[in-house]
Amino acid sequence: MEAVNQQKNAARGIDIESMNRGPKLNMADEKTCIEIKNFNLFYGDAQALKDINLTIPRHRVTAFIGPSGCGKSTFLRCFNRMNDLIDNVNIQGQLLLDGEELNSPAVNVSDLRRKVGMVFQKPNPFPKTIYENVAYGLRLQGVNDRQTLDKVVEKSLKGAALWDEVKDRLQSSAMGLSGGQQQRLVIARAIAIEPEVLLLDEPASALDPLSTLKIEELIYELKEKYTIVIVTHNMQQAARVSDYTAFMYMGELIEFGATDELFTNPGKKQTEDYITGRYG
Ligand SMILES: Nc1ncnc2c1ncn2[C@@H]1O[C@H](COP(=O)(O)OP(=O)(O)OP(=O)(O)O)[C@@H](O)[C@H]1O
Repeated sequence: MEAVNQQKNAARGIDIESMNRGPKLNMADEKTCIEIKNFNLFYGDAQALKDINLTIPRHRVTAFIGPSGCGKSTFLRCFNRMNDLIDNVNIQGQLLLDGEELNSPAVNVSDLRRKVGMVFQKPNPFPKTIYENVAYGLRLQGVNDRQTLDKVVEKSLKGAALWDEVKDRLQSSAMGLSGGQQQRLVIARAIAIEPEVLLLDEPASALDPLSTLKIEELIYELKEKYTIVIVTHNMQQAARVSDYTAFMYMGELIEFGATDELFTNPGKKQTEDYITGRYG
């Protein structure tokens, strides 16, 4: 079965060898960042997430994959309560961040979104300078000391692998950057306020192959400091960047496991059918 899947994956351009990036991962050895228990979400009468139980490990990259409409983005948006902005959403169950229910009325949503940053498919820099884009979150917190801001801007741009490309034009408009640079700028803006978790919703799908590669390399580096959850349509990307993968189908979590294992030896037929391209 494993050999057959490897052949099928090779045919789809998923290079299993390149996924063997270190010792085998095991959830039993991981520290928990987010715990999801018996979680359901409804848009009006339509149920978009069905009884999901999942643990997102700390300082790892977890990918959500599955066919269009299966609930990946809906699920991701739960982790910083972006669904609060949508009318008619009802939820049941538990979502614990560091052991605390993140939907509790006691939680300040702005604080939560500082802790759990989000990057979207389409780069969305503000129409400001490169410098002010990165300084934005700190300024919101009332930090205006130039030296502090300079330090954070440099550190964040370095962290987002953009510093060398923009260090001589920090006062230029962010709108003049390429799409790939804008996306790394948005990541720099997100990490400037030192979140704990970074949510990435198809962060590279609007980018060219070279920019995509840079974002993928960046994701791999960022997990040293952050817990990363990424939604992607691109299975090669999930295979390349993630440590763990959750396969979703029609609102259900079908299978979750170490990425290498899930791609080489899926436990469920639905997962196998999806990763070998039989649907989706
Ligand atoms: N704001 C909304 N109001 C009502 N239904 C919605 C809303 N957003 C998403 N849905 C529905 O919820 C289900 C899950 O959608 P979601 O966008 O989370 O899926 P997805 O897996 O991220 O899809 P894609 O890969 O196409 O982005 C779909 O049936 C979708 O139509």
